[in-house]
Amino acid sequence: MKNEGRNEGNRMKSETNRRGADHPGRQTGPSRKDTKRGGWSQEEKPRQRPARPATAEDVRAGDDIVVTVKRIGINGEGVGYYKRKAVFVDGVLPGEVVKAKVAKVEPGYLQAAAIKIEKKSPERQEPPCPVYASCGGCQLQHMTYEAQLRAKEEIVREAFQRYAGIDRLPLRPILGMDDPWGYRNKAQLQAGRGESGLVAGLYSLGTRQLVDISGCAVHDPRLNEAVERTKRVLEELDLPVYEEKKRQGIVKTIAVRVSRRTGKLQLTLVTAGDRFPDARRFVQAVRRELPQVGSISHNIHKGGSPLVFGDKTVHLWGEDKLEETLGGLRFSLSPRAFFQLNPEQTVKLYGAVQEAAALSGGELVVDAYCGTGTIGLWLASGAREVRGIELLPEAVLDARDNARASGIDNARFYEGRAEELLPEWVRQGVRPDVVVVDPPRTGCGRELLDAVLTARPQRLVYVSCNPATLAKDAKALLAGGYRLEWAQPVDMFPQTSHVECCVLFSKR
Ligand SMILES: C[S@@+](CC[C@H](N)C(=O)[O-])C[C@H]1O[C@@H](n2cnc3c(N)ncnc32)[C@H](O)[C@@H]1O
Repeated sequence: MKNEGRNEGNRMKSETNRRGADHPGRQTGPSRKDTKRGGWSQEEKPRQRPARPATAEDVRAGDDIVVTVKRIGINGEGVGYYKRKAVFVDGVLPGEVVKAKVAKVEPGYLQAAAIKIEKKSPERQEPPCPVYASCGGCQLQHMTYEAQLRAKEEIVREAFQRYAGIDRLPLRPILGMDDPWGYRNKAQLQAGRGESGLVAGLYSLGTRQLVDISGCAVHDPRLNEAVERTKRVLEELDLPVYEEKKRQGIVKTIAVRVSRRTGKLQLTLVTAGDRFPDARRFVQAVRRELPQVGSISHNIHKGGSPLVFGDKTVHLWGEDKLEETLGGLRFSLSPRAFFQLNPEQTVKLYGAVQEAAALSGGELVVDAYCGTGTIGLWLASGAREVRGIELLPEAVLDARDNARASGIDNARFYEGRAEELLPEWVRQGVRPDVVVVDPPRTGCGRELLDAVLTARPQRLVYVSCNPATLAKDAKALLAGGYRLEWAQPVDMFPQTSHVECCVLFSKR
């Protein structure tokens, strides 16, 4: 899961709110009666509707339909068909027969809320998390883990079929976790006021309702403890949370990252403006409450952008970076810099990248969207030269430090937009042998794909957290003379509908 800049209120950037029906019986759309509060007048009284619409075209919002769920969609919703029209229903599983109320009628699909599950899947389980239904961070806790893994393979297959026209994707079995809980090394929680005091949590999808997730089961437990203690400090100092409606207050987000190597914590308090009157007392109190804290920063996020961090970070106390290791390499991480959230699975993902790159020692490798240089450095010992491209200035500095710390001298990191810098290099005659791309959820820019097609590297290794944009980009690469050799899904985010993939394209 990517895009560290995303608003963690919608933790994995689910495109739509389809969580409304996690509880069968909860209705997402207004019924016909609701839309006409005063009742129907004689003239406008609607025709008596049949109990079940006879064709898909007859369906209206408020109708009840029965759907057999075929698969899990990209946002974790169940997908079935009513008279051949796709129906999306939240909180239901493949194989289930569901009575659902239609909430939305669109030309290509229906959205419906489950009322009753008439036939239950044996893969249904009680979601372990008490706030699963309202939080929005996870989408698949109601499925057994084995079923989640199968569903994710299916999501990838479906995306390639739909967006790239590939019916027989060479898909490898997904790499899952032995223990799919407590894996996240970073918590980014919005601060708000609840009835019982300060709340740190996520916005329930599609709403401005903050759900406290202090005991989140996918967080490393040390993060939950750190967030609780930070909340205590904020209460003690009476630091007001930022209220968007009134444009008042200070604290927007609590962000904590934990190093698996040292156990140290990197705490960043995101505030709405430059003003942070109690910064010194905050530092003192945090150090008292959280002996494991290694670094404390203050990030300033003005305006209403959905990104978690603003452009300016002020280092308040301790080390300015968090030290981490991955597969024997050392990494220093600035508060805003992207670092994979699930280190155990990252090692498997990078293993797949390494296999795909198939380096023999003489290659020039471009690592586009390189973050703190992790993939490029992972590959550097097998290559002649690595060139990384990254947008975020401090991540580029981190990448350079990381190369130094790991004794790697054949990797250079450049600040810029991959879709501008790679085409420029290609115009200058640079011809990489292997290009690795690991873009945000939006996928690669067209200019970058065109530059790849001009430079024609032997292999393109595409790492992606969004099968839809991956498949769309794959279509352009296939049309441009590349062959898709294999796709390796990796479950970086158990309990959510997100799936990471490493795909190897080779020059035809
Ligand atoms: C998904 S992360 C991948 C980072 C790295 N490969 C890793 O595994 O940790 C995507 C990275 O692309 C960067 N980024 C976003 N848009 C970019 C662009 N247009 N050009 C270059 N880098 C970009 C982000 O800052 C982020 O560090």
